[in-house]
Amino acid sequence: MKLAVVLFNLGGPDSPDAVEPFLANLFSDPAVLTMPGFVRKPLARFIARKRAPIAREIYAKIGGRSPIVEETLLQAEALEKAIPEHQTRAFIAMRCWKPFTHEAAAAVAAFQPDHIVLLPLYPQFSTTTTGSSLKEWKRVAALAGITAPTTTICCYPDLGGFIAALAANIEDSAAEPRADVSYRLLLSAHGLPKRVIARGDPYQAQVEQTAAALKARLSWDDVSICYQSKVGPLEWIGPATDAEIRRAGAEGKGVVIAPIAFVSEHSETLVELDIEYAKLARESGVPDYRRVPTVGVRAEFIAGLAQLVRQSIDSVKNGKGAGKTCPLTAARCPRTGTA
Ligand SMILES: C=CC1=C(C)c2cc3[nH]c(cc4nc(cc5[nH]c(cc1n2)c(C)c5CCC(=O)O)C(CCC(=O)O)=C4C)c(C)c3C=C
Ligand SMILES: [Fe+2]
Ligand SMILES: [Fe+2]
Repeated sequence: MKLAVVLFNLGGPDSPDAVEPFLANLFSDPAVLTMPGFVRKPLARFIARKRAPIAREIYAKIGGRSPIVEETLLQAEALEKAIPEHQTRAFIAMRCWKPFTHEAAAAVAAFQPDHIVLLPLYPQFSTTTTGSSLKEWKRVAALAGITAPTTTICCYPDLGGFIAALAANIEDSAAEPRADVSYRLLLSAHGLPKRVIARGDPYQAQVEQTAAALKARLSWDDVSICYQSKVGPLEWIGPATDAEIRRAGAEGKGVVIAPIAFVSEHSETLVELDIEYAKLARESGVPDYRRVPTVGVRAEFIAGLAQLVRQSIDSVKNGKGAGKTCPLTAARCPRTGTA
């Protein structure tokens, strides 16, 4: 059968000129700024204009643009190869920059698939990311006249292949430790405003599920979860990654830091973790700082995603639907048994 897998992510600016409109798209999303459109849209433009010079400086450190599309294209290609039993095509739908979700919908409509699987490249569900992308898909798929049977994967915080890929990357990064250093493993996830969690967003609980699955797999006693990438004046969930790096420095600990909510490289790994936090670690007295790569196209991760896609297709046949704790109550959940 002709299978379309739609991969969702945020996207990133493809040039310095794209930074401000990208940010305006991000902040005009009602899932990110929850207020009526007539206030949200001008406010989004204002925040974008204010943030743009800082963001342009961030992107200037990696050539003025985000590599997220190239990284996602590699994942799409790998996933197509991992599902050879169907005529599989993976499409990329970014929420805030090109290729936009409506462009993905047009391409999917032209492909005329027999089945569509919606697959967010966010392992943990948040209303601000997956929720927003799926809502946008629903809107643009209707406009594109898409009627093919569609199943949705909400999240996969403890998917075997994801955890195996992360654990292998952590073990690679921690190899050949310095004999005079005792190391702490920091599991760093993207943060969220506290009030988003208070509204019932399952993201933090799912980040904790990822961390628990990793801890169970690794033999590592000193492990902490922390949250990075705070923007704006609101109070965010913590502890903050920078505070955890300072604490490690004060305790003379080495740091192995693994991004656990991103599955590809972009500004928040290549700049925040590799440049800004590496500098902070040096200044804080951390004797050795090692950043674990994102799972990218690591074989275990791609195999895990392929398994999720197969389960999602099968859920139509065997009638297994959404569980009680699934954030997608209206959609079928592939995590039967656990979600
Ligand atoms: C209120 C603001 C933001 C929330 C909430 C938020 C949640 C969130 N974001 C990601 C993943 C990514 N974020 C990226 C960039 C980015 N995010 C925000 C703001 C919020 N994110 C900003 C302002 C930016 C732009 C960069 C900057 O100005 O610092 C990206 C893309 C990065 C890139 O391509 O270079 C990703 C991916 C998650 C997982 C998440 C909540 C769970
Ligand atoms: Fe973000
Ligand atoms: Fe679910």
